[in-house]
Amino acid sequence: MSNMAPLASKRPAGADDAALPDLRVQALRSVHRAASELRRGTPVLLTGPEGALVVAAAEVVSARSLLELQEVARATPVLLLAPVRAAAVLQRPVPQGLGAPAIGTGAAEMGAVALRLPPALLDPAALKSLADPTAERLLPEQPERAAMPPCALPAIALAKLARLLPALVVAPATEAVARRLGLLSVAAADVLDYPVAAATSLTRVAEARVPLEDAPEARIIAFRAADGGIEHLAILVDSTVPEPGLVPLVRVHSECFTGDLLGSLRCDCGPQLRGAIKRMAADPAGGVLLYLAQEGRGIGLVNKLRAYALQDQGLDTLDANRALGYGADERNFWVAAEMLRAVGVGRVRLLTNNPDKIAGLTACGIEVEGREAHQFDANGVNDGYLETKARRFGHLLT
Ligand SMILES: Nc1nc2c(ncn2[C@@H]2O[C@H](COP(=O)(O)OP(=O)(O)OP(=O)(O)O)[C@@H](O)[C@H]2O)c(=O)[nH]1
Ligand SMILES: [Zn+2]
Repeated sequence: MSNMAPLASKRPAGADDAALPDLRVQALRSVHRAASELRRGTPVLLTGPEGALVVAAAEVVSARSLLELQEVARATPVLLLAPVRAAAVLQRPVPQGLGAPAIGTGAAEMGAVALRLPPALLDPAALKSLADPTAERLLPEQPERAAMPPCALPAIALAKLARLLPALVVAPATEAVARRLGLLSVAAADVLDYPVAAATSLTRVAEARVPLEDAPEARIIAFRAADGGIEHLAILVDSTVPEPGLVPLVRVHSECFTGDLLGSLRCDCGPQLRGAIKRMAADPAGGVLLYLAQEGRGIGLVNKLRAYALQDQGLDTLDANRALGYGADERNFWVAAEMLRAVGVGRVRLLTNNPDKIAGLTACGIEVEGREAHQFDANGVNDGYLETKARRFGHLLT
């Protein structure tokens, strides 16, 4: 499984689709299709060197799809969960290293645990309850651990790409039966390569002048990946960016429907978004705001709402993500780096308090010449959220 392959075959964003090797486009499409199938509750087949695994998402699988999955299965299905969710279901302490204060993403947050699924638990309502910490605990039987099947990590990764809870009913599968039933098949390696492969396939698809209240010269450029996923946007706050010899201000902003559009007080995204535009418009070097379709630090809006429900029960923003089975931060900064390169920006002054963004962009080949703090006062509701970002994500305070 090569995470490095997309780097070796990296190409500048902006080239046309025809320039992409067909195999890479096919891989992206098959992952995107598989994620859509999972969202519909349909089983899909994951293939890897250790064998094939039929998988269905626990939060949406129907009784009919479970029967289909069992027809393809060569053994009794098991439930795959992320370690923190598995610990909660098993009512055991969180595995070492996963509950401790820790920064950002990382290997400690990877992993999967398999649980036995006796007949009473192989049922849509019980599976939803096993998958979702915000759902009522409706378990006719206490689950126990089972042996790990092949392709467990790619299965969890595929559920995350589908923005579903990383909880899957899985079983080793017979490929011929899966083909006969018309189940979609996807290579495990393509799932693991997907985030970088999608980012490096970005193409500029539309561009327009959009005068903003705080930035009358702004232009918006839309980028689309070859998988057909949601577009990411680059907002050039000043039409002269990049001005030769000057290093522009750059803000990497992840979509926040609640904060950006509705003015939610739970976070600081709205003030950060508008504040960044204002600040860039006043800067002699201008600025680029990247608006990434990576809602909820990459877990999606639905899971962010679930995380908010858990925060109302006392968890902080980081532990709420983990309770759902996600990492603290699931974003991919390749997208940002590719868009910056496409608009001719290789060196930036980054508007952020988050050290992971600096490290992430640098690792993707962008020179971060300086960091400028981008902090707004707490509003009486988001105080705990801001405090957690400083204490547990290592956010810089000045
Ligand atoms: N999962 C989750 N995401 C959240 C929560 N609150 C806000 N977000 C998301 O966090 C993202 C905003 O993060 P950023 O503005 O990039 O902030 P940051 O990583 O703290 O870094 P800087 O603002 O650059 O210092 C958006 O996608 C929000 O939807 C939360 O409680 N849980
Ligand atoms: Zn927000």
